[in-house]
Amino acid sequence: MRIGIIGAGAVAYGTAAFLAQAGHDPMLWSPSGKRTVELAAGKPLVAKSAINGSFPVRVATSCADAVEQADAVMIALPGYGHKFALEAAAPHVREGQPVIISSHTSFSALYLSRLLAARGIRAPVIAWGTTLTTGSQTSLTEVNVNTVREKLDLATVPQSAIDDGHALCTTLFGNRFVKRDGLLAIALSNLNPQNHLGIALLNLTRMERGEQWGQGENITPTVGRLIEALDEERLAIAKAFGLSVRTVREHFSLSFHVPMAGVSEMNQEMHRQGRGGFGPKTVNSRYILEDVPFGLLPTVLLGRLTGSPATLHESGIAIFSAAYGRDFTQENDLLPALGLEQLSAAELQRLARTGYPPV
Ligand SMILES: NC(=O)C1=CN([C@@H]2O[C@H](COP(=O)(O)OP(=O)(O)OC[C@H]3O[C@@H](n4cnc5c(N)ncnc54)[C@H](OP(=O)(O)O)[C@@H]3O)[C@@H](O)[C@H]2O)C=CC1
Ligand SMILES: CC(C)(CO)C(=O)C(=O)O
Repeated sequence: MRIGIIGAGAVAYGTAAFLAQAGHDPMLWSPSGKRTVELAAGKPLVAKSAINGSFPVRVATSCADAVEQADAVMIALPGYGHKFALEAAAPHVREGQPVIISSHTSFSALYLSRLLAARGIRAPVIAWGTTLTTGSQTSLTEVNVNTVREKLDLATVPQSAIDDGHALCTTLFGNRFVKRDGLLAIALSNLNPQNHLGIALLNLTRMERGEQWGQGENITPTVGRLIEALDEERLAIAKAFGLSVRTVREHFSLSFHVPMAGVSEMNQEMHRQGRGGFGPKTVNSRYILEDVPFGLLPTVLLGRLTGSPATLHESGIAIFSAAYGRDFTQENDLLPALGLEQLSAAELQRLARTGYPPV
Protein backbone atom coordinates (compact mmCIF):
# COMPACT_ATOMS: atom_id res chain seq x y z
CA MET A 1 0.00 0.00 0.00
CA ARG A 2 1.04 3.63 -0.51
CA ILE A 3 1.45 5.52 2.77
CA GLY A 4 1.97 9.28 2.91
CA ILE A 5 3.98 10.10 6.03
CA ILE A 6 3.63 13.67 7.26
CA GLY A 7 6.91 14.30 9.05
CA ALA A 8 10.50 13.29 8.38
CA GLY A 9 12.04 12.80 11.82
CA ALA A 10 13.13 9.74 13.79
CA VAL A 11 9.71 8.11 13.95
CA ALA A 12 8.79 8.94 10.35
CA TYR A 13 12.10 7.47 9.11
CA GLY A 14 11.82 4.36 11.34
CA THR A 15 8.23 3.77 10.24
CA ALA A 16 9.11 4.32 6.58
CA ALA A 17 11.93 1.77 6.87
CA PHE A 18 9.54 -0.74 8.49
CA LEU A 19 6.92 -0.21 5.77
CA ALA A 20 9.44 -0.46 2.94
CA GLN A 21 10.88 -3.65 4.42
CA ALA A 22 7.35 -5.09 4.58
CA GLY A 23 6.84 -4.38 0.87
CA HIS A 24 4.75 -1.21 1.19
CA ASP A 25 5.43 2.12 -0.48
CA PRO A 26 6.02 4.97 1.99
CA MET A 27 6.36 8.60 0.88
CA LEU A 28 7.84 11.15 3.32
CA TRP A 29 6.95 14.82 3.63
CA SER A 30 9.29 17.14 5.54
CA PRO A 31 7.42 20.41 6.25
CA SER A 32 10.52 22.55 5.61
CA GLY A 33 11.82 20.17 2.95
CA LYS A 34 15.22 20.28 4.66
CA ARG A 35 15.35 16.78 6.11
CA THR A 36 14.56 14.98 2.87
CA VAL A 37 16.94 16.75 0.46
CA GLU A 38 19.30 13.79 0.25
CA LEU A 39 16.52 11.21 -0.06
CA ALA A 40 14.93 13.37 -2.77
CA ALA A 41 18.29 13.36 -4.57
CA GLY A 42 18.04 9.56 -4.76
CA LYS A 43 19.97 8.36 -1.70
CA PRO A 44 18.36 5.41 0.10
CA LEU A 45 17.05 5.53 3.67
CA VAL A 46 19.37 3.49 5.89
CA ALA A 47 18.03 1.92 9.08
CA LYS A 48 20.22 0.42 11.78
CA SER A 49 19.81 -1.66 14.97
CA ALA A 50 16.27 -3.03 15.42
CA ILE A 51 15.64 -2.64 11.67
CA ASN A 52 18.59 -3.12 9.34
CA GLY A 53 18.63 -2.25 5.69
CA SER A 54 18.77 0.28 2.95
CA PHE A 55 15.47 1.31 1.40
CA PRO A 56 14.57 3.56 -1.53
CA VAL A 57 11.69 5.73 -0.26
CA ARG A 58 9.74 8.36 -2.14
CA VAL A 59 9.77 12.03 -1.10
CA ALA A 60 6.73 14.28 -1.49
CA THR A 61 7.15 17.72 -2.98
CA SER A 62 4.23 19.07 -0.94
CA CYS A 63 1.77 17.97 1.71
CA ALA A 64 -0.89 17.70 -1.01
CA ASP A 65 1.40 15.34 -2.92
CA ALA A 66 1.90 13.11 0.17
CA VAL A 67 -1.84 12.89 0.90
CA GLU A 68 -3.22 12.68 -2.62
CA GLN A 69 -0.88 9.88 -3.74
CA ALA A 70 -1.54 7.76 -0.66
CA ASP A 71 -3.99 5.00 0.24
CA ALA A 72 -3.54 6.01 3.90
CA VAL A 73 -1.80 8.89 5.64
CA MET A 74 0.27 8.93 8.82
CA ILE A 75 1.02 11.99 10.97
CA ALA A 76 4.41 11.35 12.61
CA LEU A 77 5.82 14.49 14.18
CA PRO A 78 5.80 16.16 17.61
CA GLY A 79 2.62 17.63 19.12
CA TYR A 80 3.82 21.20 18.58
CA GLY A 81 3.62 20.50 14.85
CA HIS A 82 0.25 18.71 14.85
CA LYS A 83 -2.01 21.73 14.33
CA PHE A 84 0.14 22.92 11.42
CA ALA A 85 0.40 19.42 9.91
CA LEU A 86 -3.30 18.66 10.24
CA GLU A 87 -4.25 21.99 8.70
CA ALA A 88 -1.85 21.28 5.82
CA ALA A 89 -3.16 17.74 5.26
CA ALA A 90 -6.91 18.08 5.88
CA PRO A 91 -7.80 19.98 2.67
CA HIS A 92 -6.44 17.06 0.60
CA VAL A 93 -7.94 14.10 2.50
CA ARG A 94 -10.47 12.12 0.44
CA GLU A 95 -13.77 10.68 1.66
CA GLY A 96 -12.96 7.44 3.51
CA GLN A 97 -9.14 7.90 3.38
CA PRO A 98 -7.71 6.71 6.72
CA VAL A 99 -5.36 9.01 8.65
CA ILE A 100 -3.20 7.48 11.40
CA ILE A 101 -1.81 9.77 14.13
CA SER A 102 1.29 8.40 15.84
CA SER A 103 1.74 9.17 18.54
CA HIS A 104 -1.61 10.78 19.21
CA THR A 105 -1.40 13.77 21.51
CA SER A 106 -3.62 16.43 23.03
CA PHE A 107 -6.82 15.45 21.19
CA SER A 108 -5.29 16.10 17.79
CA ALA A 109 -7.60 13.38 16.35
CA LEU A 110 -10.57 15.56 17.34
CA TYR A 111 -8.95 18.59 15.75
CA LEU A 112 -8.59 16.66 12.48
CA SER A 113 -12.16 15.33 12.79
CA ARG A 114 -13.39 18.92 13.04
CA LEU A 115 -11.35 20.06 10.02
CA LEU A 116 -12.73 17.17 7.94
CA ALA A 117 -16.28 17.77 9.18
CA ALA A 118 -16.04 21.41 8.08
CA ARG A 119 -15.31 20.13 4.55
CA GLY A 120 -18.24 17.70 4.74
CA ILE A 121 -15.79 14.76 4.59
CA ARG A 122 -16.01 11.47 6.50
CA ALA A 123 -12.61 9.82 6.91
CA PRO A 124 -11.56 7.58 9.80
CA VAL A 125 -8.89 9.00 12.10
CA ILE A 126 -6.83 6.25 13.75
CA ALA A 127 -5.08 7.30 16.95
CA TRP A 128 -2.17 5.27 18.34
CA GLY A 129 -1.12 5.57 21.98
CA THR A 130 2.52 5.59 20.95
CA THR A 131 4.84 4.89 18.01
CA LEU A 132 5.78 1.69 16.21
CA THR A 133 9.49 2.45 16.34
CA THR A 134 11.65 4.47 18.70
CA GLY A 135 15.10 5.85 18.05
CA SER A 136 16.94 8.80 16.63
CA GLN A 137 17.79 10.29 13.28
CA THR A 138 21.56 10.07 12.94
CA SER A 139 21.84 11.91 9.61
CA LEU A 140 19.59 13.10 6.79
CA THR A 141 19.54 9.58 5.40
CA GLU A 142 19.97 7.44 8.51
CA VAL A 143 17.87 6.35 11.44
CA ASN A 144 18.88 4.29 14.44
CA VAL A 145 15.84 2.23 15.44
CA ASN A 146 16.06 1.38 19.11
CA THR A 147 13.00 -0.88 19.19
CA VAL A 148 9.97 -2.04 17.22
CA ARG A 149 7.17 -2.30 19.75
CA GLU A 150 5.43 -5.62 20.30
CA LYS A 151 2.03 -4.11 21.13
CA LEU A 152 0.33 -0.85 20.19
CA ASP A 153 -3.00 0.52 21.40
CA LEU A 154 -5.37 2.15 18.96
CA ALA A 155 -8.79 3.79 18.82
CA THR A 156 -10.61 5.57 16.03
CA VAL A 157 -12.66 8.70 15.55
CA PRO A 158 -15.42 7.80 15.06
CA GLN A 159 -15.05 4.71 17.21
CA SER A 160 -17.44 2.87 14.86
CA ALA A 161 -14.46 2.59 12.44
CA ILE A 162 -12.38 0.58 14.94
CA ASP A 163 -12.59 -2.79 13.15
CA ASP A 164 -11.57 -1.33 9.79
CA GLY A 165 -8.84 0.77 11.46
CA HIS A 166 -7.49 -2.30 13.23
CA ALA A 167 -7.55 -4.34 10.01
CA LEU A 168 -5.68 -1.61 8.09
CA CYS A 169 -2.98 -1.24 10.75
CA THR A 170 -2.55 -5.03 10.90
CA THR A 171 -2.12 -5.20 7.11
CA LEU A 172 0.50 -2.47 7.24
CA PHE A 173 2.35 -3.20 10.46
CA GLY A 174 1.50 -6.76 11.49
CA ASN A 175 -0.40 -8.38 14.28
CA ARG A 176 0.44 -6.07 17.16
CA PHE A 177 -2.60 -3.83 17.68
CA VAL A 178 -4.95 -3.75 20.66
CA LYS A 179 -8.34 -2.08 20.20
CA ARG A 180 -9.04 0.41 22.99
CA ASP A 181 -12.36 1.77 24.11
CA GLY A 182 -12.38 5.15 22.36
CA LEU A 183 -10.07 8.13 21.91
CA LEU A 184 -10.10 9.00 25.62
CA ALA A 185 -8.36 5.70 26.39
CA ILE A 186 -5.67 6.61 23.85
CA ALA A 187 -5.43 10.16 25.24
CA LEU A 188 -4.60 8.47 28.55
CA SER A 189 -2.17 5.97 26.99
CA ASN A 190 0.63 8.14 25.63
CA LEU A 191 3.15 7.62 28.42
CA ASN A 192 5.93 9.85 27.10
CA PRO A 193 4.81 12.91 29.11
CA GLN A 194 4.97 11.10 32.46
CA ASN A 195 8.16 9.22 31.58
CA HIS A 196 9.84 12.33 30.30
CA LEU A 197 8.79 14.42 33.30
CA GLY A 198 10.60 11.97 35.58
CA ILE A 199 13.59 11.51 33.28
CA ALA A 200 14.10 15.16 32.28
CA LEU A 201 13.35 16.80 35.61
CA LEU A 202 15.76 14.61 37.52
CA ASN A 203 18.46 14.84 34.83
CA LEU A 204 17.96 18.44 33.73
CA THR A 205 21.49 19.63 34.43
CA ARG A 206 22.92 16.84 32.24
CA MET A 207 20.71 18.14 29.43
CA GLU A 208 21.59 21.77 30.04
CA ARG A 209 25.32 21.02 30.07
CA GLY A 210 25.00 19.10 26.78
CA GLU A 211 26.30 15.88 28.29
CA GLN A 212 26.07 12.52 26.55
CA TRP A 213 24.15 10.39 29.05
CA GLY A 214 22.54 7.00 28.91
CA GLN A 215 18.80 7.34 29.46
CA GLY A 216 18.03 3.81 30.67
CA GLU A 217 20.93 3.74 33.14
CA ASN A 218 19.85 7.13 34.56
CA ILE A 219 16.34 5.91 35.27
CA THR A 220 17.63 5.21 38.74
CA PRO A 221 15.30 4.06 41.57
CA THR A 222 14.22 7.62 42.47
CA VAL A 223 13.37 8.41 38.82
CA GLY A 224 11.54 5.10 38.51
CA ARG A 225 9.49 5.82 41.65
CA LEU A 226 8.48 9.28 40.37
CA ILE A 227 7.38 7.75 37.04
CA GLU A 228 5.36 5.10 38.89
CA ALA A 229 3.71 7.76 41.10
CA LEU A 230 2.78 9.78 37.99
CA ASP A 231 1.35 6.59 36.54
CA GLU A 232 -0.94 6.16 39.57
CA GLU A 233 -2.49 9.56 38.82
CA ARG A 234 -3.06 8.66 35.16
CA LEU A 235 -4.55 5.27 36.06
CA ALA A 236 -6.93 6.90 38.57
CA ILE A 237 -8.21 9.25 35.85
CA ALA A 238 -8.70 6.36 33.42
CA LYS A 239 -10.58 4.45 36.13
CA ALA A 240 -12.83 7.46 36.77
CA PHE A 241 -13.78 7.35 33.08
CA GLY A 242 -14.30 3.56 33.34
CA LEU A 243 -11.45 2.96 30.85
CA SER A 244 -8.88 0.21 30.73
CA VAL A 245 -5.34 1.37 29.86
CA ARG A 246 -1.90 -0.19 30.06
CA THR A 247 0.32 0.47 33.08
CA VAL A 248 3.72 2.09 32.62
CA ARG A 249 5.37 -1.17 33.65
CA GLU A 250 3.47 -3.03 30.91
CA HIS A 251 4.47 -0.26 28.50
CA PHE A 252 8.18 -0.68 29.16
CA SER A 253 7.99 -4.47 29.09
CA LEU A 254 6.04 -4.59 25.79
CA SER A 255 7.95 -1.75 24.14
CA PHE A 256 11.46 -2.80 25.03
CA HIS A 257 11.14 -6.59 25.37
CA VAL A 258 12.27 -6.82 29.02
CA PRO A 259 10.60 -8.87 31.78
CA MET A 260 8.05 -7.00 33.92
CA ALA A 261 9.64 -5.39 36.99
CA GLY A 262 9.84 -1.91 38.50
CA VAL A 263 10.37 0.92 35.99
CA SER A 264 13.95 1.49 37.16
CA GLU A 265 14.84 -2.21 37.08
CA MET A 266 13.44 -2.60 33.54
CA ASN A 267 15.44 0.40 32.35
CA GLN A 268 18.60 -0.92 33.97
CA GLU A 269 18.00 -4.18 32.10
CA MET A 270 17.50 -2.27 28.82
CA HIS A 271 20.80 -0.52 29.51
CA ARG A 272 22.55 -3.86 30.21
CA GLN A 273 21.26 -5.14 26.86
CA GLY A 274 22.63 -2.02 25.12
CA ARG A 275 19.12 -0.70 24.39
CA GLY A 276 18.78 1.98 27.08
CA GLY A 277 19.12 4.79 24.54
CA PHE A 278 20.47 8.25 25.20
CA GLY A 279 18.89 11.21 26.95
CA PRO A 280 18.52 14.63 25.31
CA LYS A 281 21.66 16.77 25.07
CA THR A 282 19.77 20.05 25.28
CA VAL A 283 17.01 21.56 27.39
CA ASN A 284 15.30 22.50 24.12
CA SER A 285 14.05 18.96 23.81
CA ARG A 286 10.62 17.61 22.92
CA TYR A 287 10.73 15.88 26.34
CA ILE A 288 9.76 19.29 27.70
CA LEU A 289 8.70 21.48 24.79
CA GLU A 290 6.23 18.85 23.51
CA ASP A 291 5.40 16.74 26.53
CA VAL A 292 4.71 19.48 29.08
CA PRO A 293 2.16 21.53 27.08
CA PHE A 294 0.78 18.73 24.87
CA GLY A 295 0.99 15.82 27.31
CA LEU A 296 0.87 16.87 30.94
CA LEU A 297 -1.61 19.71 30.36
CA PRO A 298 -4.39 17.59 28.75
CA THR A 299 -3.98 15.00 31.53
CA VAL A 300 -4.47 17.75 34.12
CA LEU A 301 -7.63 18.78 32.24
CA LEU A 302 -8.93 15.20 32.30
CA GLY A 303 -8.10 14.99 36.02
CA ARG A 304 -10.12 18.13 36.72
CA LEU A 305 -13.07 16.87 34.68
CA THR A 306 -13.22 13.62 36.64
CA GLY A 307 -12.38 15.00 40.09
CA SER A 308 -9.14 12.94 40.17
CA PRO A 309 -6.56 15.67 40.65
CA ALA A 310 -3.27 15.11 38.83
CA THR A 311 -1.19 16.91 41.43
CA LEU A 312 2.21 15.63 40.29
CA HIS A 313 1.39 16.38 36.65
CA GLU A 314 0.33 19.90 37.61
CA SER A 315 3.45 20.35 39.73
CA GLY A 316 5.60 19.22 36.79
CA ILE A 317 4.11 21.93 34.58
CA ALA A 318 4.68 24.56 37.30
CA ILE A 319 8.27 23.44 37.98
CA PHE A 320 9.27 23.33 34.31
CA SER A 321 7.56 26.70 33.69
CA ALA A 322 9.58 28.23 36.54
CA ALA A 323 12.84 26.57 35.46
CA TYR A 324 12.42 27.64 31.82
CA GLY A 325 11.04 31.10 32.65
CA ARG A 326 8.02 30.59 30.40
CA ASP A 327 4.41 29.58 30.92
CA PHE A 328 3.93 26.13 29.40
CA THR A 329 0.18 26.26 30.06
CA GLN A 330 0.02 28.83 27.23
CA GLU A 331 1.95 26.74 24.70
CA ASN A 332 -0.73 24.26 23.65
CA ASP A 333 -2.45 25.47 20.46
CA LEU A 334 -4.88 22.53 20.20
CA LEU A 335 -6.81 22.68 23.49
CA PRO A 336 -7.91 26.34 23.17
CA ALA A 337 -8.85 25.75 19.51
CA LEU A 338 -11.05 22.81 20.54
CA GLY A 339 -12.53 24.46 23.64
CA LEU A 340 -12.73 21.13 25.48
CA GLU A 341 -12.58 22.86 28.89
CA GLN A 342 -16.21 23.86 28.39
CA LEU A 343 -17.39 20.23 28.19
CA SER A 344 -18.42 17.90 31.02
CA ALA A 345 -16.66 14.54 31.37
CA ALA A 346 -19.67 12.78 29.78
CA GLU A 347 -19.83 15.24 26.87
CA LEU A 348 -16.12 14.87 26.20
CA GLN A 349 -16.36 11.09 26.30
CA ARG A 350 -19.25 11.20 23.81
CA LEU A 351 -17.44 13.60 21.46
CA ALA A 352 -14.29 11.46 21.63
CA ARG A 353 -16.35 8.49 20.40
CA THR A 354 -18.32 10.18 17.64
CA GLY A 355 -16.04 12.98 16.47
CA TYR A 356 -17.63 15.95 14.72
CA PRO A 357 -20.47 15.25 12.28
CA PRO A 358 -19.85 16.51 8.72
CA VAL A 359 -21.65 19.78 8.02
N1 LIG B 1 11.72 9.24 18.70
C1 LIG B 1 11.21 8.36 19.54
O1 LIG B 1 11.89 7.40 19.94
C2 LIG B 1 9.82 8.51 20.05
C3 LIG B 1 9.00 9.52 19.60
N2 LIG B 1 7.70 9.58 20.05
C4 LIG B 1 6.79 10.63 19.56
O2 LIG B 1 6.65 10.53 18.14
C5 LIG B 1 6.46 11.83 17.56
C6 LIG B 1 7.55 12.06 16.51
O3 LIG B 1 8.80 12.01 17.17
P1 LIG B 1 10.18 12.16 16.40
O4 LIG B 1 10.06 11.63 15.03
O5 LIG B 1 11.23 11.62 17.30
O6 LIG B 1 10.31 13.75 16.35
P2 LIG B 1 11.32 14.63 15.51
O7 LIG B 1 11.68 15.81 16.32
O8 LIG B 1 12.42 13.78 14.97
O9 LIG B 1 10.37 15.11 14.30
C7 LIG B 1 10.88 15.92 13.34
C8 LIG B 1 9.81 16.20 12.30
O10 LIG B 1 8.83 17.09 12.88
C9 LIG B 1 8.71 18.25 12.07
N3 LIG B 1 8.42 19.39 12.93
C10 LIG B 1 9.05 19.75 14.07
N4 LIG B 1 8.49 20.86 14.58
C11 LIG B 1 7.51 21.21 13.74
C12 LIG B 1 6.57 22.28 13.71
N5 LIG B 1 6.54 23.20 14.68
N6 LIG B 1 5.68 22.32 12.71
C13 LIG B 1 5.70 21.39 11.74
N7 LIG B 1 6.56 20.34 11.70
C14 LIG B 1 7.44 20.27 12.69
C15 LIG B 1 10.08 18.39 11.40
O11 LIG B 1 9.92 19.17 10.26
P3 LIG B 1 11.12 19.40 9.22
O12 LIG B 1 11.19 18.14 8.40
O13 LIG B 1 10.66 20.56 8.44
O14 LIG B 1 12.36 19.63 10.02
C16 LIG B 1 10.39 16.92 11.10
O15 LIG B 1 9.75 16.47 9.93
C17 LIG B 1 6.54 12.81 18.74
O16 LIG B 1 5.25 13.09 19.18
C18 LIG B 1 7.31 12.04 19.80
O17 LIG B 1 7.05 12.44 21.11
C19 LIG B 1 7.21 8.66 20.96
C20 LIG B 1 8.01 7.66 21.46
C21 LIG B 1 9.37 7.51 21.03
C1 LIG C 1 12.00 5.34 26.42
C2 LIG C 1 10.79 6.27 26.51
C3 LIG C 1 10.75 6.89 27.86
C4 LIG C 1 10.88 7.38 25.44
O1 LIG C 1 11.88 8.23 25.60
C5 LIG C 1 9.57 5.51 26.23
O2 LIG C 1 8.85 5.16 27.11
C6 LIG C 1 9.15 5.24 24.86
O3 LIG C 1 9.86 5.50 23.91
O4 LIG C 1 8.06 4.74 24.69
